[in-house]
Amino acid sequence: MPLATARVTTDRPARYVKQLVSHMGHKVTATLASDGRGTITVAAGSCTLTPTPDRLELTATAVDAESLTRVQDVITRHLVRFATREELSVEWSTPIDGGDLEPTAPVVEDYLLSHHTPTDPVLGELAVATREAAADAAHMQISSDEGALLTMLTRLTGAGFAVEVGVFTGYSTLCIARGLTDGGRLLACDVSEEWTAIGRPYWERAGVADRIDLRIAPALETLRALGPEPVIDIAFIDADKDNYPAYYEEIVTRLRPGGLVVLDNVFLGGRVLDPAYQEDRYLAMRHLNDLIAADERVDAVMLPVRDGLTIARRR
Ligand SMILES: C[S@@+](CC[C@H](N)C(=O)[O-])C[C@H]1O[C@@H](n2cnc3c(N)ncnc32)[C@H](O)[C@@H]1O
Repeated sequence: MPLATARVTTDRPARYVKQLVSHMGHKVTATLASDGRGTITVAAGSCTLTPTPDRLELTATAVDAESLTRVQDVITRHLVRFATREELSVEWSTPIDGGDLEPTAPVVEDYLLSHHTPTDPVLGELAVATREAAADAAHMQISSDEGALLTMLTRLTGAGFAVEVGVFTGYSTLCIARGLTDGGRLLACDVSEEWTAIGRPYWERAGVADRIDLRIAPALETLRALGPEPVIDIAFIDADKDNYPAYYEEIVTRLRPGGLVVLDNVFLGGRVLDPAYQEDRYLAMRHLNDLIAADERVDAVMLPVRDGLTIARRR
């Protein structure tokens, strides 16, 4: 489904959303959420209107390019009409399909991959072993630049206790375990004996196996069995997407002040931007991305690393 976005500079964004929803609600479906966000659905498609402190952000989507133009036109016309005290400029982006988004061009990816500290041989061999043993699933493994970032973040936080949700064959596990302080522990959660067994020999060879406490069980059970105290220094979430909001909640309440929670795949291949994708995983990720951005317990930043990486630091 094509979608287009626009940023409208104004100091009255929330007011325009209310006006549009109220006016257009007489003829079409228009809703106002508790956070001030509006959604207007016309025959041709729909548009979400998000007020921010200094602008109004619009995302329009429709079944085809022609319908998208109609949605853009109707929203633009109404906005301009309601702006009696200022001249609004509504410039729409070129339409794209949410499923086709590429956060980084391949050439940039190659350049990034060749400019982090060289990966050590054990990690490289684990990547090869993963491709051989789990060819169809090997894409689940994080990339070497993400691995380097995880080790760095673990070191920067001086982490003595880390949590990982989604081990697979243990590449990210190894990267986090390496960054822990001496005597540090990593609680590593996964449901697969088979995949995690591939990683164990590499953890041994890297000399970090004694730091890793692997729990084969649904991660929510493992997290909920932790006490309520804020003991986590760093956590990495990279498992089943529908459960991301629940993982985030269980972890954020147990993060020590200054601790980090890192979430992978927050773009979901770009589909998280495209309201056409309505399956549970997209709804869960969209909801969580909005929630984290507004969560007063953390400071958060979303980075275009691979499939999108959010880092949230507990205040
Ligand atoms: C994307 S992979 C993790 C990749 C890993 N971080 C790496 O770098 O190789 C997702 C993992 O989550 C695990 N998983 C899926 N559902 C889970 C659940 N409910 N609890 C724990 N782990 C789960 C899968 O078994 C899979 O190994």
